[in-house]
Amino acid sequence: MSLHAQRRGAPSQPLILNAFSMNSVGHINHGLWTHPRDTSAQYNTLAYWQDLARELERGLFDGLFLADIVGVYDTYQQSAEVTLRESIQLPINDPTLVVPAMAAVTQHLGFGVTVNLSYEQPYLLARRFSTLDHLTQGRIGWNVVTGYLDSAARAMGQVQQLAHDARYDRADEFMEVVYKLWEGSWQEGAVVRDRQARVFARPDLVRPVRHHGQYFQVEGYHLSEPSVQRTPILFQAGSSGRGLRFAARHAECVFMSVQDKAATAALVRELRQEVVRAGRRPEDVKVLVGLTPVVAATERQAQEKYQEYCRYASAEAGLAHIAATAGVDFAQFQRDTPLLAQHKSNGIENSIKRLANGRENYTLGDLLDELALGGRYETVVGSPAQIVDAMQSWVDEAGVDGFNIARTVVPESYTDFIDLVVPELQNRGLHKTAYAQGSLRHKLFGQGDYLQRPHVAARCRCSQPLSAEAAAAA
Ligand SMILES: Cc1cc2nc3c(=O)[nH]c(=O)nc-3n(C[C@H](O)[C@H](O)[C@H](O)COP(=O)(O)O)c2cc1C
Repeated sequence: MSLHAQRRGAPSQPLILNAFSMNSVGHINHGLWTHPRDTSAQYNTLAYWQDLARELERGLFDGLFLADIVGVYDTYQQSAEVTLRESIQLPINDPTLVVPAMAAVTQHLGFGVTVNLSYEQPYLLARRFSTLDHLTQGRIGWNVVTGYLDSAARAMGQVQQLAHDARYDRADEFMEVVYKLWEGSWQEGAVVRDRQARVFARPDLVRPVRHHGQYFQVEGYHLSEPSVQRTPILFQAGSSGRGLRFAARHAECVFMSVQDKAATAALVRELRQEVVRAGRRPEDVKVLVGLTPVVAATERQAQEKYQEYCRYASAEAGLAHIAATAGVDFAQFQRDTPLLAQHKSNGIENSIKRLANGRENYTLGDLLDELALGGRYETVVGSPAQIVDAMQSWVDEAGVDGFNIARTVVPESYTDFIDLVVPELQNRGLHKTAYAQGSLRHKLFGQGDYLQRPHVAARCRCSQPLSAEAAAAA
């Protein structure tokens, strides 16, 4: 029986629940920063992030998933004008830097932070994540992305990005290097902190990494001592064929963005097949989808709230965002222009196909109508029971393991979710009633703090001490 079929017939088990946000004013549902109760313009203060983290922990969220973007959305009207006016993920601050502030006021909440590795060096990024894992005591995750904006490449001194699949080839090698650093440089027991013997770390248990590959040359010790999880829990969000192969090799949680449950189910099946091909078990990877709930005590009140939110939303900003992800300037089209005939770009493969979702005559007008709330993650409007019914149907029909809950009006959309939806989820056995102990990885998978074999990272862990000669030579 497939895992999906097993899940369908299985008794309820807790879902993975992340809040989905970004270190910026606008994220997915654009325009809502103009709502009088929205506080997202305070994204550049510690209080904003600390209040959010406390609130999410009150709702027993597994984590806060922070998206990020390097580069700007300048495809629409071939300029950044709408992006700047509407604050479409610009300005944007570094997502890793707000994590320690949130960790300081919480005990259990995890943090999935997006870092685009195309403009990073593995040696330094490995240290940054180790530092975050230390400071959060094992609550850090990395959403590994390769980027899709030429504006980022130009800002980093390149003419354009690497081609789509080459970005993933470089990313594969990047991961190999960071695994060697996190898992292979400092052996278990290397840090003894023995004041009497004047030994902080045993030289025979620490070794430099030597990597000579196509994209990276690295010789050196990992700068950080081993942290709780060593390798942060790995998220990934690419969905092309090459992206799925990358996810199957590395990811522990995959974030998908497909509107339709049947299409998601097919993608989940494809991913799990790739996971098996990569020598792992299908259940080694959890799948998350984005969802935008608008909830109130009754369906009628929820509809009123939705209508009120829509008055502040910006469909044009949503379109400018999608234009950059798809690599197509939608401003050149009329409402009745069919979108499927547009050229394949070097951005996110298949994105227009995903928008069309099987509709041959899908037009720009259709897309604009779907952007009523400024964004395109499935919007569910209703009472707590209706929201949970919708979530349950994603689990049953698409075989997903959890959700990234997108924000609308901040923080009230999270507060509403926690006050109204969380109790309903708990009543149905779909949400925990207390946090488990341990690292983020242990909380999500229940198999300890470290990545386990057959994951490729676990194979980089070393167990043999260096010989005296090798230690001296190192
Ligand atoms: C649901 C979802 C979320 C994503 N979030 C980010 C993000 O925060 N930052 C980013 O640079 N790319 C993000 N991406 C882009 C992917 O990581 C990837 O670079 C892009 O989808 C191109 O790869 P693909 O053709 O394999 O899909 C996201 C993609 C999806 C589907």
